[in-house]
Amino acid sequence: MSEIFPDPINPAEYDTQLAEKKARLNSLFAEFAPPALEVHDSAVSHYRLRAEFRLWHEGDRCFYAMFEPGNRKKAYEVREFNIASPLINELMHKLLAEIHTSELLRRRLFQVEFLTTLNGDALITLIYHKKLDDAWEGEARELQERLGFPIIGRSRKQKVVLERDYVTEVLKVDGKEFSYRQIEGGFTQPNGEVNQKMLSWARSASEGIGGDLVELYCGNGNFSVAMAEKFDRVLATEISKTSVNAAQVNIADNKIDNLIIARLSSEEFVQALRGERKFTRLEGVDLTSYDFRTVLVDPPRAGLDDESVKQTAGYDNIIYISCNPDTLHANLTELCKTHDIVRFAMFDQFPYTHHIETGVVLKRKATA
Ligand SMILES: C[S@@+](CC[C@H](N)C(=O)[O-])C[C@H]1O[C@@H](n2cnc3c(N)ncnc32)[C@H](O)[C@@H]1O
Repeated sequence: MSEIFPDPINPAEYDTQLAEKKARLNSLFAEFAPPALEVHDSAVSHYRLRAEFRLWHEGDRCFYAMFEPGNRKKAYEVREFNIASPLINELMHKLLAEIHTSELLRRRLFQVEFLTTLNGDALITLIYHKKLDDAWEGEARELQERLGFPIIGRSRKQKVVLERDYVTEVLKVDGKEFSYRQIEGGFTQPNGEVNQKMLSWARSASEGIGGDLVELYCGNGNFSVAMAEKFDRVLATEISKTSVNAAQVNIADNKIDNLIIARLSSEEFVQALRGERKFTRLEGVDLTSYDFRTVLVDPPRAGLDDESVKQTAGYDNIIYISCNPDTLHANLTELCKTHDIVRFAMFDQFPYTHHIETGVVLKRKATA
């Protein structure tokens, strides 16, 4: 018999945990003398827009499973997942009931992923240890019809897209709406409501600067799409092809005409900006014509590499979004030699975990 997965949510603890995160950031960054921390909280439940589960089989019965950290043998049964969106919870139940009625859909299914949006779109990915044939596709199409949301089947070297491989999110920021294609497997901010707060904050940090914005690690254009109207022109780069493809759709769908997004790693982009290398992926882009006054970086957990830190320090205004306070701290040790922190914010993207999303705005010191 499986044990039930303990509910990771305890709303009564939320405020205390938020205060602990706030204290941790204030203590870690005190040496940089930042201004007062702006705290952006999360909903206390149903805030996460994506979730993935192992599917555990016990005879003919199967269930969503999660594991104890470090122990892949002990599967807990997940019946409710209160950190995930209401739509994920609804689809979890419907899908499980459906696959119990179909041996073909259930057999060798080992993972299920849900991607949902604030505006009610969803995508379900079923991942198998078997080849997906026409018979599977027939039943999966009927299931898709009954669930009312697109299904993707995956297996080794196989990706069967029955309708589409993306969702379309609409984010509301400062009274405006921005549409975002989010492709299965591409990076997206997991907490949509908090993401809206981050975008609003980044827009407010851009007010009155003018000139052009350069962005590294732009994903599907999450920030650049919402910030483009605050600058004359924006040039952004990202390494993932999937995300860059989504970004091109997002530029078109939001009718933005001053934003270019190119597929380059941050290392390559730094070389291009310094004129050390030319890239066909930047053909037609005259880097010398830009008046970059602001840089926005939102790197992965590893933070900025040394060359990207040097490049970032070359701009008067820096907006740094970070999912890892420790690497942010290491990067600020360098950046604060030439810049002062003028805004300091915490976004609680990941309640009930120790993870903290931080935003910092830096301005070049008058003497630097
Ligand atoms: C934390 S995510 C931020 C994405 C985006 N700003 C957003 O809000 O959705 C970091 C992004 O950096 C990209 N990335 C990782 N390593 C990179 C590199 N070396 N050069 C450029 N982009 C990279 C990832 O693909 C991912 O999209």
